[in-house]
Amino acid sequence: MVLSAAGQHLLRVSRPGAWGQHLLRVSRPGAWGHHLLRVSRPGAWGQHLLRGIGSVSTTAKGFQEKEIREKLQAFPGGSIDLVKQESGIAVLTVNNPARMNAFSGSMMVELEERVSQLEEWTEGKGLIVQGAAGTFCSGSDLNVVRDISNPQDGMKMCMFMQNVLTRLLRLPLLSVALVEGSALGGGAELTTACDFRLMVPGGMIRFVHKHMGLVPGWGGAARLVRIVGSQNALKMLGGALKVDPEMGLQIGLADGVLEGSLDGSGANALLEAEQWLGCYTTGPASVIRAIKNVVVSGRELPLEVALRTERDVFGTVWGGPANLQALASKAKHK
Ligand SMILES: CCC(=O)SCCNC(=O)CCNC(=O)[C@H](O)C(C)(C)COP(=O)(O)OP(=O)(O)OC[C@H]1O[C@@H](n2cnc3c(N)ncnc32)[C@H](O)[C@@H]1OP(=O)(O)O
Repeated sequence: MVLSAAGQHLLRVSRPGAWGQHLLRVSRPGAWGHHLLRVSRPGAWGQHLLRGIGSVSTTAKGFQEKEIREKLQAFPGGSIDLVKQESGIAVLTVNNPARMNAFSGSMMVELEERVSQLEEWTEGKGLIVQGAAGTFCSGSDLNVVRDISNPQDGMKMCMFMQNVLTRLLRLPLLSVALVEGSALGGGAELTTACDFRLMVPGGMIRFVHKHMGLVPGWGGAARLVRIVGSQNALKMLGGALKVDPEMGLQIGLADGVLEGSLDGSGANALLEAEQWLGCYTTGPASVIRAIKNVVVSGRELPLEVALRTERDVFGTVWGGPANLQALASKAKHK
């Protein structure tokens, strides 16, 4: 795969240790300008991003990814279930209730497979990520964590999950994390890999990493800063704060609070989340997916590249069936 200059730049900074060097490099006067100039083929990176990134790390692909997968498969348990619905909204369920939906190694691999399936789902418009049996996800399975506590294995798992969650967030689907019960550690990180978070009363998002002698490694800190700002992120990580629905709304982590289960089955919360999401996914898939794509490029790419990508995406809907139908119906927007 040939990457544009911007793509190569992003991949380069994703190598452990390279970011520090990058910071030093861009801190020289004019270096950032050079970077912008190096982004000489903006369309290529934008297209690459919109096609769905295979990997955010140079070394998480190829035989090394195979090695990581094999390692993770050695820790079985639970499942990641995917239901694609006629409505264009899919439901992804983290399913390991005996361990409060903690991620076993095989579940990490399954998550990658489900994300691949969603990348191929061209009719899709929305995605709800939930936990089974009334709770969201308690992060990594601590039994796995203990068994791979050496730095090499930890780094491999971290790269694998960073890659998967980055691809999850970049899907051309409007995604919602439905937080019922607790989202702890990696579970909290998973909520930030969705576009929106809906919380049920009694629900909690908590980055407990500090209490585990860790920091987030699945990309959760980088995404959290973009969602709530660095001040709030510092408080959440530094204090391992319990973010309940009220605080979630206050700091912009939660996008809504649902009524929740009537019978403890989680069915009502899911219905409510589908209704909430339906407000944003009503319409043709081509348009909804284009909306997500322009927002992803605006969020992730340098302005010049994002503008070029926006033009490319615009070209996919201009004069398209939905556009022509709207023109023919002389739609008024009162
Ligand atoms: C990426 C970095 C990470 O994610 S590090 C992992 C961060 N997560 C944690 O440390 C969660 C630790 N667990 C807890 O704090 C509690 O179990 C929570 C989730 C609050 C639930 O408490 P409570 O309702 O009292 O249930 P419980 O403790 O009896 O748990 C039920 C069974 O589930 C298990 N469980 C829970 N979390 C995990 C986990 N992350 N990994 C493995 N097992 C987990 C508990 O051990 C318990 O199992 P058992 O019934 O004792 O066999």
